[in-house]
Amino acid sequence: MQIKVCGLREPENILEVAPLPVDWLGLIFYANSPRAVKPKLAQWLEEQAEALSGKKRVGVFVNAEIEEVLNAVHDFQLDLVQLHGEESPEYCQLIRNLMETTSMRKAKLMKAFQVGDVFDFNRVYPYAAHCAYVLFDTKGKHYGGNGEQFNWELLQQYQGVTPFFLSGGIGPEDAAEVLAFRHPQLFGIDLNSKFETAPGVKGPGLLKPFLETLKNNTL
Ligand SMILES: O=C(O)c1ccccc1NCC(=O)[C@H](O)[C@H](O)COP(=O)(O)O
Repeated sequence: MQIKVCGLREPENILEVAPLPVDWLGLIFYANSPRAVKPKLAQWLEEQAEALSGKKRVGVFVNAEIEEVLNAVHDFQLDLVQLHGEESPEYCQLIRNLMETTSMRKAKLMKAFQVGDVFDFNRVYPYAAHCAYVLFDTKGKHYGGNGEQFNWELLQQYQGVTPFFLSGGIGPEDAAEVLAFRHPQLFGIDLNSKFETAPGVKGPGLLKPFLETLKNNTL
């Protein structure tokens, strides 16, 4: 199972999280988030290439201008662009075409969906042609980072072919619940605010036992 830790912001904290069995490091490019990265982090990341090797980088955007996304992909050497607002399939298609037809750095796309008490999974399928992954998060007051779970059983209605990350309020006490969850397209989980000791700062002491339990119980 793939593990994404989202909302990393502080250099020292990134160096604490990177040695853990985490596959994806999430950086937030949304100014209204308490987890938003600062532009100067790009230079620091470049200097840490060795320490961070093997870790894929995800950039999280909310209804951003396409130019902003493309610049961040280049500057922060992103592998995946997570679109967490109301971005349309056409928006995704445009970004993908730009990446494929020019010499700019190529990143895959992931569309995030906010799931409430009910959810129409037909909304997801038009993105399949452009997005490598989808992410199911909880509908809440904020675009993301609400720290609340939705009813994961709703995902049994998802019949798409695009693999997904399970997200939204997963916390240190939820390893057993994650392990019990089954879906043919489950690709990974996304961890964020419940593993924080301060906004944008993840606690290695919270992550380690959780990741250990997952590792020891995953086939
Ligand atoms: O985390 C944020 O502050 C955030 C703000 C705006 C858009 C997206 C954001 N986070 C994106 C993520 O992928 C989070 O991990 C996801 O929303 C789950 O967060 P949480 O409920 O805190 O586990």
